[in-house]
Amino acid sequence: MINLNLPSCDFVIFGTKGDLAKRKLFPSLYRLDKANKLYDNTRIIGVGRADWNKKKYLNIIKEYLKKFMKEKIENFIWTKFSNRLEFCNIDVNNMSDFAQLKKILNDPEKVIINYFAMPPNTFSAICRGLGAFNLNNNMSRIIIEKPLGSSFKTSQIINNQVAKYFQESQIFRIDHYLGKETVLNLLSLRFANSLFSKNWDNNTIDHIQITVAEEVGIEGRWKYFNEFGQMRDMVQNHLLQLLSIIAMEQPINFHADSIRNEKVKVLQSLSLIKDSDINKKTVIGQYTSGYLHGKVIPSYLDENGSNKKSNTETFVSLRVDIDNIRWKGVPFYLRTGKRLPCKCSEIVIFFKKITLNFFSEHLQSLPQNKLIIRLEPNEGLDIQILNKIPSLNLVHVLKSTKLDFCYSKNENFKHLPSAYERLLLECMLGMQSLFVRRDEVEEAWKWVDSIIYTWEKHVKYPELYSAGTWGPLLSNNMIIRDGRFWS
Ligand SMILES: NC(=O)C1=CN([C@@H]2O[C@H](COP(=O)(O)OP(=O)(O)OC[C@H]3O[C@@H](n4cnc5c(N)ncnc54)[C@H](OP(=O)(O)O)[C@@H]3O)[C@@H](O)[C@H]2O)C=CC1
Ligand SMILES: O=C1O[C@H](COP(=O)(O)O)[C@@H](O)[C@H](O)[C@H]1O
Repeated sequence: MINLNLPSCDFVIFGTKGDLAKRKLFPSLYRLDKANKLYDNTRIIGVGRADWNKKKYLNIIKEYLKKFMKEKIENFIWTKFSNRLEFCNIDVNNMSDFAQLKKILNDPEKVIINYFAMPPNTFSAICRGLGAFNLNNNMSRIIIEKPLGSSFKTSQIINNQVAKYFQESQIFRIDHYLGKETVLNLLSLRFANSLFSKNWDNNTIDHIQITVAEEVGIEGRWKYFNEFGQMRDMVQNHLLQLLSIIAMEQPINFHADSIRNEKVKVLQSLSLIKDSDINKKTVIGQYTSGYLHGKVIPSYLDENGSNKKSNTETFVSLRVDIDNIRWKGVPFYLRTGKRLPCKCSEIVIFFKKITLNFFSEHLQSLPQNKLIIRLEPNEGLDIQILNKIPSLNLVHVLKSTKLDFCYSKNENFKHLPSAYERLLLECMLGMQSLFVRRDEVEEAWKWVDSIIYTWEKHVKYPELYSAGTWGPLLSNNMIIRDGRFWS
C-alpha cells in the first residue's frame, strides 16, 4: 500500500496518443492500480491533440491495454482505473490551451506528475504552458525521457529550458533500465554479499563484458533512429548507466544524491579514446538483410522503405577503460545492436585465474571463474567455478561447473514488476535515486561526443553485418586482439 503520509497525486500524460504512452505508460499505470499502489483520488489526465469526448477516450485506452498488456483486463480493475481517466485537448504550442488543464488540476494539495511522452523539441513549449498557469509550482514534478539531446550541447539546451521552470528536485529524467528488477539487484549483489563486495576490483577481476543485444529492428522509428544511431540511442544512456552501477564505489546510503554522486565519478573517469586507438577500441556496424528464427529480415536501409542511403550505426562495440585506482587495467567491453540473434542483456564478470598455487599448471588450460548476470531473459545469475570431478584418479581433474540461480524457478522471485511501473511509483513517492541527474547525462554525452567526433573526423563507416548475426567480424577481432573472447 502507498504511504498515506505522503500527499496524493495526479498524473498528466503529455503525448497520450503516442507509442510510449500506449505501450508502456497506460499498461504500467493499470498494473499499479491493480496492485493498489495508486491513491484512491489519483487521476490520470491524458493530453493530446484530438477532439475526443470521455467515452471515446475510455474506449481508446481500453484498446491500448488490450493490445499491449500480456494479462487480460479485469472488469473490476478496469472500472476503478477508468474512473481515474480524463482527456484534455491541448496543442502544447498554444499556450492558452493550458487553461483547460489548470481547470482540471484544481487541488493545490495534490502532487502533479507531468510525464512528457513527447518529442524533446516540445519540452520547452510544455514548460512555458505549465509556467503560464503556475502549474510548475513546488507540488509539480516532470518526467522527461531519453535521449536528452543528441550531444552535450543540445542536452544542455534542453536541460536549461526545463531548468527555467523546474528545480532539479522536480525533474525526473527517466532511463527505464534503472527500473528493471535485475538492474536494481546489481546493488544488492555488489554491496550485500561479501563474496563480491570484497572481490570487485583489479586485483580479482580480469575484465567485464556488458552485452545488450536486441532482436528487433527499428520498429517504425526509422526517422528518429537514423538521426541518432545505436551509440546515442543505447550506449549514451542504458549501457553507460549499467557500467556506472557495476563500477561505482559503494554509496554512503540509498539517497538519490549519494548514488548519483558515485555514478557520476565513474562517468568522469572514463578514459578518452585516442584518435590512434579509434579502430582498435571501437567498432560500428549496420545490418544487411538476413535470417532470424528462419524468417527473412530486411536490411536497415530497406526498413525505411525509401531506399535512402545512410551511414547510421545499428551496432556498436567498444573497449572502455576507467581511469581510477579500482579499475586501472580492467577493460570493460560493451556491445549492443539491433537484429542480433536474440534479445539478451547480460553482464559478465571474468575473474582472474589463480597463478601461483599447486593447481597452477592445470588451471591455465581451464576457463576462469565467471559471474554471469542475466538481466533478461531468463533473469538470474550463473557462477562458473572449478570443481574436482569425483573419481579414484590420483590426480585432481577439474571441470568448470555452474551454480545457477534463475528467478522464474524460485517462488519468491517469480513476479518481476515492469521497469515503468517501478519508476512511476518512485516518482509518485518523490524518490529520485532511480532517475538520472543532470550532470550524469552531461558527463555521458561528453564522453560519447568525443568518440562520435573522432568517427566523423576519420570518416569511419559502419561495417555491414547480416541480420541474425552477432555484428561485424571486427567486433570479434577487437576483443581477440586483447587475448579474450565474447562470452
Ligand atoms: N516509444 C518508445 O519506446 C520510447 C520513446 N522514448 C521517448 O519518449 C518520447 C515520446 O516518444 P513516442 O511515444 O515514441 O513518440 P510518438 O511520436 O509516438 O508520440 C509523440 C506524441 O506527441 C504528440 N505531440 C506532438 N506534438 C504535439 C503538440 N504540439 N501538442 C500536443 N501533442 C503533440 C503527438 O500527438 P499527435 O498524435 O497529435 O501528433 C504524439 O501523440 C520521445 O521523447 C522519445 O524519444 C524513449 C524511449 C523509448
Ligand atoms: O530506449 C530504448 O530501449 C529499447 C530497448 O529497451 P528494452 O527494455 O527492450 O531492452 C530500444 O529498442 C530502443 O531503440 C531505445 O530507444
